[in-house]
Amino acid sequence: MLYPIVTFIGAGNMASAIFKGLIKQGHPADRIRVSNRSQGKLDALKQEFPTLHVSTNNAEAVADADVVVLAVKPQMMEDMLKPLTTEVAGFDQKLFVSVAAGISIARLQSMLNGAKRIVRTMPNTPSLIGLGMTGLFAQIDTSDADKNLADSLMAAVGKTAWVSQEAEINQVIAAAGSSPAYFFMFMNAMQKSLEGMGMDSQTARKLVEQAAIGSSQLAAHQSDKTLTELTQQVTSKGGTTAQAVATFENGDLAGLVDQAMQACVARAEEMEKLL
Ligand SMILES: NC(=O)C1=CN([C@@H]2O[C@H](COP(=O)(O)OP(=O)(O)OC[C@H]3O[C@@H](n4cnc5c(N)ncnc54)[C@H](O)[C@@H]3O)[C@@H](O)[C@H]2O)C=CC1
Ligand SMILES: O=C(O)[C@@H]1CCC=N1
Repeated sequence: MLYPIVTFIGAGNMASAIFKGLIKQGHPADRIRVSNRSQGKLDALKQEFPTLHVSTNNAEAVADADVVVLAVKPQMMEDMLKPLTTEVAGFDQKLFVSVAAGISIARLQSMLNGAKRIVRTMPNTPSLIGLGMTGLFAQIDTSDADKNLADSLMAAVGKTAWVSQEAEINQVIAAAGSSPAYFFMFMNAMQKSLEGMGMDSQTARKLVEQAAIGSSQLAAHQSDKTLTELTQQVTSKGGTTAQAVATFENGDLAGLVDQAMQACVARAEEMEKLL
């Protein structure tokens, strides 16, 4: 099988999670190009993956790409793309996969000088270990071949879900793109609480980490049960869990989570207007 040449513009947290995940899954490093503004990250990548093509010159990095993954911060996107639309022959014919929050396909199309082959995605950093979750959207006239290619890249590093309305990508951000941060915060709060009770941090981290892995795996294995049912399985009447659950309910954990998700979506919508 001949793997497509994939260029990542931006070697930050998200891009690294995807291309390192792809390499782990067997995508040859010499069919991946990574460009970044600063050299430091590229030197480290070259050490880790000697056959990876790295460059600080975006035009050079995209020249022979089949797929260009746009992975700079949303605020940088326009300035990053502008020179490429004139410097790179046939640039607007390539397949673009954007991972940026808050930039619509229409906006990308205008930044890309009318390019038509665009898939908008919202991945997350667990892609690094093959456990990513990516939402994807493409306009109705996008070919199945392009959709399949974008899907196969993201499916190599996790699960994929296509949404039928572009607005739903902002819900994917709240549910998957941003949500690893929520889970880490929850775990961190548990760890800190244990440390406050006197436990050493290594043991506290191990307990919290393994309980989180076990719980998420159990939910995935027993997807026929609702999350409420799984909660009830743990909660003995008059027991310990019931006290913790009541504390969360009294503090309106669900309301707070809803507020956070709504704030996330609202910010994505605001960015779409600003950028
Ligand atoms: N971090 C995350 O969990 C997720 C991030 N995203 C999206 O991924 C994109 C990147 O975010 P992060 O990886 O978190 O940011 P980051 O700041 O870690 O990475 C961005 C990289 O782009 C490089 N860069 C900036 N301007 C450039 C230019 N003109 N040419 C080449 N490289 C340039 C920077 O040097 C940096 O290494 C954003 O659009 C964000 O919305 C999407 C899903 C999840
Ligand atoms: O915080 C952000 O804007 C990006 C998008 C999803 C995760 N990180």
